[in-house]
Amino acid sequence: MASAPQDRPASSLPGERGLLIVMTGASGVGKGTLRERWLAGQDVFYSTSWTTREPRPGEVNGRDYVFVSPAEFLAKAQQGGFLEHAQFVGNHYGTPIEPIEAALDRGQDVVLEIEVEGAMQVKDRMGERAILVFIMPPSLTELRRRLTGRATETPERIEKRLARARDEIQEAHAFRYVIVNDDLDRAVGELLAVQHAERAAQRSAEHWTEQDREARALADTVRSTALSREALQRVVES
Ligand SMILES: Nc1nc2c(ncn2[C@@H]2O[C@H](COP(=O)(O)OP(=O)(O)O)[C@@H](O)[C@H]2O)c(=O)[nH]1
Ligand SMILES: Nc1ncnc2c1ncn2[C@@H]1O[C@H](COP(=O)(O)OP(=O)(O)O)[C@@H](O)[C@H]1O
Repeated sequence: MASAPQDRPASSLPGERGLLIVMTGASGVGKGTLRERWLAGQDVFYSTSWTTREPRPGEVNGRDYVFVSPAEFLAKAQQGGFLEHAQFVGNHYGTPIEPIEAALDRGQDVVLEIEVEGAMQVKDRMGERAILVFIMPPSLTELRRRLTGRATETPERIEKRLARARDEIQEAHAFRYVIVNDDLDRAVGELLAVQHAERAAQRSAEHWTEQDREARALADTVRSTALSREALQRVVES
């Protein structure tokens, strides 16, 4: 298997629009953990969502989320201010659209970290422009361990999030890429390869470098078409 390109993907060339990458997957699967490593040292626009849920200890308004009331959230939704928004276990979450479009226009790659329903809305609205990456747990047992270990949810909410995860995992083939978050470094390498390969895809293959071809080869190993239904079922039943 091709080794993960060690350099950070080149930023966009003048005149190129940035990539819109949507990282999605079950609550507790490790999206935030992966994103911090993946984007470290990169000039990528990471979208800060609006939510009506209460801040957790240590969360900062405007950094982790924009924390708003249901009335404020619904007013923005009615004004068409979200690229997507969804309800998740009793709270609203949404992606403000203006900062996304501004970042893409200046050629910056944009990363959204959102749940599956919102990711499908982005796919419907942006079509092939949206690069959807589904993060899969090695097993539901491990997902439960991570959610419990993180100690951010009540046992009741953990059960609700796990029940939703079972349904979300069944949707994995709706996404372009599926990355299993078992070994963190390997998963980050795959995210970098996907970003690099999708950047290279904006240029004709005859102009690809050896690193572009390496990234493409590694990214192809995590295309959702490479994931069998049986492998998917083993995660849900484990
Ligand atoms: N649709 C949508 N989902 C979001 C957004 N922001 C966060 N989420 C997702 O909402 C779910 C709950 O987020 P949160 O309460 O922070 O829990 P955590 O992600 O499990 O730590 C997670 O799957 C997030 O990825 C958003 O803007 N839109
Ligand atoms: N590959 C991994 N192996 C073991 N634990 C992990 C891994 N990735 C994340 N975790 C842990 O799982 C928990 C949930 O991770 P987090 O990034 O908060 O998930 P999400 O953002 O998808 O809700 C955290 O305690 C994190 O440290």
